[in-house]
Amino acid sequence: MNVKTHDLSTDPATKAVNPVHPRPAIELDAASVVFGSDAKAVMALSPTSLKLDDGDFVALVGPSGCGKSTILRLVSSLIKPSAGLVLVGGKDAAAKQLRIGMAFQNPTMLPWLTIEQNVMMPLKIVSPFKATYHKDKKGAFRDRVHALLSQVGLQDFANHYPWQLSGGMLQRSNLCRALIHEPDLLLLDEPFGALDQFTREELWQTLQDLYLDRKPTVLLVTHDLREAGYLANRICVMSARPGRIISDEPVNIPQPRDIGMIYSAEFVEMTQGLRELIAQVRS
Ligand SMILES: Nc1ncnc2c1ncn2[C@@H]1O[C@H](COP(=O)(O)OP(=O)(O)OP(=O)(O)O)[C@@H](O)[C@H]1O
Repeated sequence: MNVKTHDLSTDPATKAVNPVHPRPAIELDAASVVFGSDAKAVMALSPTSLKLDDGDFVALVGPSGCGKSTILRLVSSLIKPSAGLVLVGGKDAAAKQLRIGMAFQNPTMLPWLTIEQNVMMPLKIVSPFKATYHKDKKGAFRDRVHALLSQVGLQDFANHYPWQLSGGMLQRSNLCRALIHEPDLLLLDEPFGALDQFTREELWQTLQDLYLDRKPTVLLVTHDLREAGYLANRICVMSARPGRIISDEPVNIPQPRDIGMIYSAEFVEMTQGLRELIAQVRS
């Protein structure tokens, strides 16, 4: 990538954000995944190694079916590696060492709950919040939900139901729900894939603000190379299935980034380079 200014991924200030976890926030060491067995075995992920430090924002891009979501499932311990290691916060992913927030392409809000109640849900089920949920849900927790909803422009929709919101507003609520319990680690799987370009760009800015405010470690899976370049401080490109990481490069553009930047010659050249690399590995 040709844009050279300031590499946030190696900035000591960035690394010092959360000194609680001395080991990398995420570490895959030759982790591979095979689904099924014998004749029906599908190799979904070739041995893959990847490290994310606290506060890193890494985008995973690559051809369809190369194993991007499989990496997210490994990190969230929804699946185990067939071989190799997956450590989260220095321990086996299943140990749930870090607090995790997740958001996917189709927000799964519970239709019988208001937006406020949906966003509050992680506080009901995640430690240490769940211990005081019943005491705090009408006070401190409610204030926390309203503050976050205000930050994404949804202050007037706390008492609406999911079906009363547009796709973009639902995705904003989804981000709030992923962040309300102050996760150390945010896993995003094409969170804006179903939205129009204008709404998507608006939400990139919202996500950037939320990220810079809290500095969780973020792993974002996306097909949108501009999304990857605008948001991430590193971009990992995967080969075709069974994928592995074939390029891991910093995005040397200071944050916060202005949305107009995605039309600059430097940025277009960077995304064009990524596009060509993915086109090569697809074929
Ligand atoms: N439960 C499963 N059983 C069998 N094969 C699976 C299973 N889950 C995923 N796969 C296969 O593993 C491969 C990797 O899937 P994965 O969802 O990780 O790809 P991806 O890169 O996220 O794809 P896309 O970009 O299209 O969403 C695919 O070929 C997929 O068909």
